Amino acid sequence: MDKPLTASQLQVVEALYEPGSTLKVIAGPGSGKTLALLHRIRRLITTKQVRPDEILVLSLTNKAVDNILTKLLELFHSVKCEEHTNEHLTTIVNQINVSTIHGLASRIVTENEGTISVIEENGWRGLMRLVSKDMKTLQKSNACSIRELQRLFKSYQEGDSKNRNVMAKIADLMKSCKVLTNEELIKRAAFYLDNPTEQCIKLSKKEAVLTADIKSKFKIVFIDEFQDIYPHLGAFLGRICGQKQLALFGDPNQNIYEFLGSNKKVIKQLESINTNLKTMFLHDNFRSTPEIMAAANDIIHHSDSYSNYDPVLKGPCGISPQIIRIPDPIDELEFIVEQISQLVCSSVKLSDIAILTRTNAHSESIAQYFRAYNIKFQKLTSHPDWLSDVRIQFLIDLLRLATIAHYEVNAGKEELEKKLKSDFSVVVTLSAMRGVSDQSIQRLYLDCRQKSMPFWMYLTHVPASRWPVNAACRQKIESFKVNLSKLIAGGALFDMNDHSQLFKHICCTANAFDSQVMQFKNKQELDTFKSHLEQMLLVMKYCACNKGSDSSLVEVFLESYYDKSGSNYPVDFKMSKQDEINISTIHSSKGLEFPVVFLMGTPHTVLPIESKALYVGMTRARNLLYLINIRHPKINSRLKTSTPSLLLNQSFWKYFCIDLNRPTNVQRGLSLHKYSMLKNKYNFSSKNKRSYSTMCKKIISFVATRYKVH
Ligand SMILES: Nc1ncnc2c1ncn2[C@@H]1O[C@H](COP(=O)(O)OP(=O)(O)OP(=O)(O)O)[C@@H](O)[C@H]1O
Repeated sequence: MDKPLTASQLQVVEALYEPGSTLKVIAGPGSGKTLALLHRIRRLITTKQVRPDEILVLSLTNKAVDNILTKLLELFHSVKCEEHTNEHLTTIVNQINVSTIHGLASRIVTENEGTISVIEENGWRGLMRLVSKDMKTLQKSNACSIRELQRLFKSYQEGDSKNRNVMAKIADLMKSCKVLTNEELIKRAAFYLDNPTEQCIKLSKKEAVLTADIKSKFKIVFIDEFQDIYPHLGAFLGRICGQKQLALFGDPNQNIYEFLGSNKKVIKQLESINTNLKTMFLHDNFRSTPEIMAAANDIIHHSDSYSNYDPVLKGPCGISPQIIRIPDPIDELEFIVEQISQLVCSSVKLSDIAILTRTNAHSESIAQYFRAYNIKFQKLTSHPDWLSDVRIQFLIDLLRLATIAHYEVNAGKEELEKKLKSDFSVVVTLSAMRGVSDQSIQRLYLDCRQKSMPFWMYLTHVPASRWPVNAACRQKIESFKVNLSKLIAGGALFDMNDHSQLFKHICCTANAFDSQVMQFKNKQELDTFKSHLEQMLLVMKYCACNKGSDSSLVEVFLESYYDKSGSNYPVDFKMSKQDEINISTIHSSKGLEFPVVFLMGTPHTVLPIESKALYVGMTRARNLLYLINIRHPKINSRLKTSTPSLLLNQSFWKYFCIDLNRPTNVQRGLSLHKYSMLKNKYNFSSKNKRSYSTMCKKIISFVATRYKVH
């Protein structure tokens, strides 16, 4: 963090703050764009050109936001300053608004409309159950996947007139339940920026502070990785950035979201917000070895003037990217663990390693393999993992339903009507119950619609004997209601201000529901759920510490969990990191770097990997890059023969340690000795190939227990 900046970085950092101007910084991977962005923020604050709370930094992924927040904190703390205590420096960083674009939109809509939610997997599943009969007729086949439903709904929103009736039914349902898709969220947020006070919240009686701040307080907006902005974000960003200084940081060669629509128009739109546009370039490369950069530059056709040269500032490491083809998927995984087991016997920590894939499904299959062998890993996702967990979504839906049930018992008529709009959580939680079939939910919901009643009111006011379902289902729903009433008994849920108490209460009660989502197939599933629960607890803790004394924790949590899900809470609130291998798609690894990267192609696809995705993946690596089963005209893969042991390459390990600022006491043959010792410890038998890979996994687990990540 205290590295001296180059002259071109300094130009970016020191450019004056001018309202109504745009600063566009274009630079290749590893050229220190992010570092320049962070230094610019610090300089603007320390020279008092703007206050921390006047700065808005936007990015597309939670991971990138986390990265910026963590590094900002490091940067502020790295410079000795007598004026400020450490605590004060943290407070300054926490005042800077760093957010994903969707997180910001969600906060704007929430403060203007009251609690909204963005539809997640569980929601689509619930919707699917409501419309499954109609979907079957549409599809003319029995099965329609949730993805297919999402796709059809998206095309309906874009004006496709096919399947109108069914899709309109879904849209109507979503509207009445205040649940939005991501695209709607962005549109709605743009609307409130245009009409700040009109709608402003008679409902929640709060002021739309953020909406107003965007118009009048924020002076400078940074957009990181601007090349990835996709079209539907254009209008929203246009409204945010007017009359401020706009700072765009990015690299057109790393645009890997072209499949979401051409973004050239959006970038032009952003550039035309201010008349005064200044473009700057950073040319140097601090990250990857010359060997890696030579291979990566070969992939991309550098036509732009800025990338005609990009001097690599590191010396050669002596090892070219390892290009390997292994047709069998199990052999492929075994090759990776074998390499990792050797690497960790040298100077590599598990957290130095990233395994990057083209698709989520491929990431998941590697994760499953690691899980089965107890190899520690974390999956990097653009959306936090815990929120995508259907069981967590079930708990959240249950809490939402509990608030409805609570208001039904305790609220006045007006408030009750407002709350009871949320049929959605009723449908979703009910449809997760065993013994409540799709048809029963459909019949019940139809009947309730005919009676023009909110669904929950229907279930509580219309006698069960009149429900159009069979006796067994009736009984299930009655016991569902009994369990729910335990959750809200005596107003306890709303009186809980302590996050661990609330957490325990919801987890224990959820257990009593006979729900099919809360079943676990194996221990791994249970462990994953536990780690997601920890994340949920952390967000609850944050809400508990920051809520006003007159608001209820459960409501504050429901209002803000989406926005606070991964990044938007103070940096020092995060859980300590473990030493774990990183598994990610190439898309989610954007902006990050790792000393060792395994870049995975898909062995059975004939289509080559897109050049830009390959370029982004390759340039995540600092020192060691494996290209496994990559199909691309510029990559000449060979069938895997035996790879020479890296463990003996003393000069490489010295280079590696110096690069990462680690002690360089790499003794000749020491890693190999350690590897042999561990092989003996785990009774390796050279005759049996599978025993070799089992041993590798044991070595990885053994080594992992000894490191703690700083
Ligand atoms: N002036 C400098 N001196 C030494 N190291 C630097 C300097 N500037 C940046 N670096 C280092 O180079 C690496 C890449 O920097 P950074 O992540 O900011 O690049 P980037 O341009 O944002 O890359 P990408 O486009 O891939 O996201 C980081 O490890 C950073 O600390």
